[in-house]
Amino acid sequence: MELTSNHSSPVLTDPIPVNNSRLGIHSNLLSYQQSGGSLSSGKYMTIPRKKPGKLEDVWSNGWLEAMRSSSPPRKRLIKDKDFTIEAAADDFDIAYCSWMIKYPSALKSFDQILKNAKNKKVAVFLDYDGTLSPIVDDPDRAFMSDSMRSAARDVAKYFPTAIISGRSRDKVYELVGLTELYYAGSHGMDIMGPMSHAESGDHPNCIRSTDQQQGKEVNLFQPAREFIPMIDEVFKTLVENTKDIKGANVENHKFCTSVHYRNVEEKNWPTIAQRVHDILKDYPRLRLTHGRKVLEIRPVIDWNKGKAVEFLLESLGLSDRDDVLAIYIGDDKTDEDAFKVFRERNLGYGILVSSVPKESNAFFSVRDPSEVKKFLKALVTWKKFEKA
Ligand SMILES: O=P(O)(O)OC[C@H]1O[C@H](O[C@H]2O[C@H](CO)[C@@H](O)[C@H](O)[C@H]2O)[C@H](O)[C@@H](O)[C@@H]1O
Repeated sequence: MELTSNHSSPVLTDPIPVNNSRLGIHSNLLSYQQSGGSLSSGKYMTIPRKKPGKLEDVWSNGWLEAMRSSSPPRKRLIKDKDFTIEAAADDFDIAYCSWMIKYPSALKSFDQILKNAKNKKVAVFLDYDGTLSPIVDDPDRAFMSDSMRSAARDVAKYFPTAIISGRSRDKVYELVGLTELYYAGSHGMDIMGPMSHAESGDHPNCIRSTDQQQGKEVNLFQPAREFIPMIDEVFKTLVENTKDIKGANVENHKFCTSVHYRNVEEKNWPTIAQRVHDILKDYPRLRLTHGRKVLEIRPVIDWNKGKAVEFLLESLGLSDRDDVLAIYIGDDKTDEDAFKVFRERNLGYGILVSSVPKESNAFFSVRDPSEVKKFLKALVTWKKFEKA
């Protein structure tokens, strides 16, 4: 990719641009700032090897509880002092059905969605893992099926469509392989969007760039560029400090890094949590979020998937319009940031992918990626029919 930057320092250091205040970015990026941290601390490339903290740290800060509740099992367990049994499928189904009163099936509510989409421009935002591809043990093998790819391609033919993933943008593009879509990687901290519409393109954190694969001019928005060396350093430290924990897997997403514990024996979860906790103590400008059996370390900037959706809508010229209905489909805690923005700004519909009941800011639900595919196909069929 060829980069032609019109701004030398894309994040944190520039004055607040008056004409970009609508997006609520740039100045707001600082709002998570904590004291004591400095990007120019000169500590890059050292691997802190400190005395480990006490395990009580990760108990008291709630990390372990969050780790245990992430990606809950399909079946509920009933515990007694003498035995543990799986709840009957019927019980589970009753719980799921009553949960669906609050989060109705997007497939069953399709007519209602269409009614509100009539005469509106529809934009589609999709998460990757757990939404377009099923959750699997090895993150490198989370492939989407050909039929899902073709459904996503068809959707992108009729509606502006973007994938917003926690993975690096390059990685998610490699997995999806469709040039028809826009991509936001690293939980929205690395957006490749369209050049076209005004304000977002002039933003100081935007770099005009030529996408070699698609051969077109694009806008590259990377609000956490200055954190790249820090993330790389933390990634290396995490790899080093978790290499003796069987099953631990660390991924570098350029603007954030992930520590997977899906394949780590549960008795070692406190150890992995404590190691991550100890490293983070040295980086007050990084914070931790929880995903599905994954600890995610990211900059403290005020940027997330919700802000990424707002940015993309603005770039597409679809912001603050009554004739636009956006749809966001995702399965994870990080997708809740987008669902929340959808609710607060009345942007359209958030659809949660979940086969177990869980609290969400989404409006609707689907059970799994196969239902996501049905929903995408239904959207395309509706549009084709409407056009005919
Ligand atoms: O925002 P997403 O596209 O949903 O990415 C979130 C994380 O997804 C990946 O991890 C998850 O999926 C893996 C493959 O199914 C699974 O093994 C893991 O347990 C899940 O957490 C990805 O590897 C992470 O880096 C992303 O942050």
